[in-house]
Amino acid sequence: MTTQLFSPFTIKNVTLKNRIVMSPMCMYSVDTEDGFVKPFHITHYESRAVGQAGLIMVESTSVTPEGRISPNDLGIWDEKHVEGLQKINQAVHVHGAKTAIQLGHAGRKAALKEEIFSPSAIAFNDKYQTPTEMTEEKIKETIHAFQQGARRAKEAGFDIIELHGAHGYLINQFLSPLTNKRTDHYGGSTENRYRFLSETIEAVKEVWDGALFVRISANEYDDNGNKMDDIIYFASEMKRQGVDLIDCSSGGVIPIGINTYPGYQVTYAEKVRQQANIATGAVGLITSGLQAEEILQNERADLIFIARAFLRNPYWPKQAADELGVDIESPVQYTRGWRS
Ligand SMILES: Cc1cc2nc3c(=O)[nH]c(=O)nc-3n(C[C@H](O)[C@H](O)[C@H](O)COP(=O)(O)O)c2cc1C
Repeated sequence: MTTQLFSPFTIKNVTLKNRIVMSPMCMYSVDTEDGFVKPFHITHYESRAVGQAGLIMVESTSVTPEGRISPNDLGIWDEKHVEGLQKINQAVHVHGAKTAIQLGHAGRKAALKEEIFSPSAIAFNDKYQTPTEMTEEKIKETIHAFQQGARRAKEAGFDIIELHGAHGYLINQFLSPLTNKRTDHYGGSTENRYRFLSETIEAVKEVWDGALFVRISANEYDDNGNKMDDIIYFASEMKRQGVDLIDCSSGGVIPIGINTYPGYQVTYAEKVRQQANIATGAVGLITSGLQAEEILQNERADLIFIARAFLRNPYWPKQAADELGVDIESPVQYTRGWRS
């Protein structure tokens, strides 16, 4: 059987050896609150590259200190962060995987002691601080921080950049009518709510000509939140601006639990792919090779993002290959175990 899951995928100037992406996952492992890469990060990402993921995406990495989700997040707001991130790239590339980094800013979902910012001064819930409404100057400064983060990501050797526009973090706070109550040209209409992301993409493109992904929350699970029509508008605009792939997640905008089940977000990747005619990534309770193969063969998405299953098994691609009954290349050191 010729599998899609283990077929290469070229996006812009990058060819991935298969369709398996290690989904971004915060590891909260910076114990010194300075954003620096620790030995744990290198081991963690390199292990999944040994396990034959085609693309390793480094966790949400903050473009400003006040944009960290927690004090233990990785940072990319300083030139000094580049060296540690380079080490992750070197370690991962040795095993034939490509690398990506997710650039993030938590906005009102920053669990920090310092002042936090959002498009509107509405707290996420009573456990979070009330953010300060961003001035136009603060907005420009933050877009510049995303640009500088992208420039440093390039210096660190990443193959792909993903902007974190999902899960109710800053970019998503601008996109969503639930969190963006502004009356200036960054709020109100769908077009205006898209402006912050649009300007961020343009700023990033000035320093980055590689492949660019954006993760979005395609369902906000609230009648007053973004609808599929809004999502298709955002996706079509991103395509027009040269974004290469939309990574379709959901939720996190407001504090409600969501009903999850195998493949619970796949229909979003499918709709965005069909209606905005752009490559998509599917994520969310995809745990088996057969499930991943179904999604790809039925042209519902182009890449499969695996998160928690990779925390259980760094060799998840081997497990998926066994389920599909195919042989895949093994890490040279492990051939006797994988081929016997
Ligand atoms: C420990 C952990 C940390 C996560 N951190 C991030 C993150 O930094 N950025 C992000 O976009 N999603 C993050 N996620 C969400 C995952 O990338 C993924 O979308 C979600 O877990 C659903 O996929 P799964 O069912 O394969 O785990 C995180 C998930 C987990 C379990």
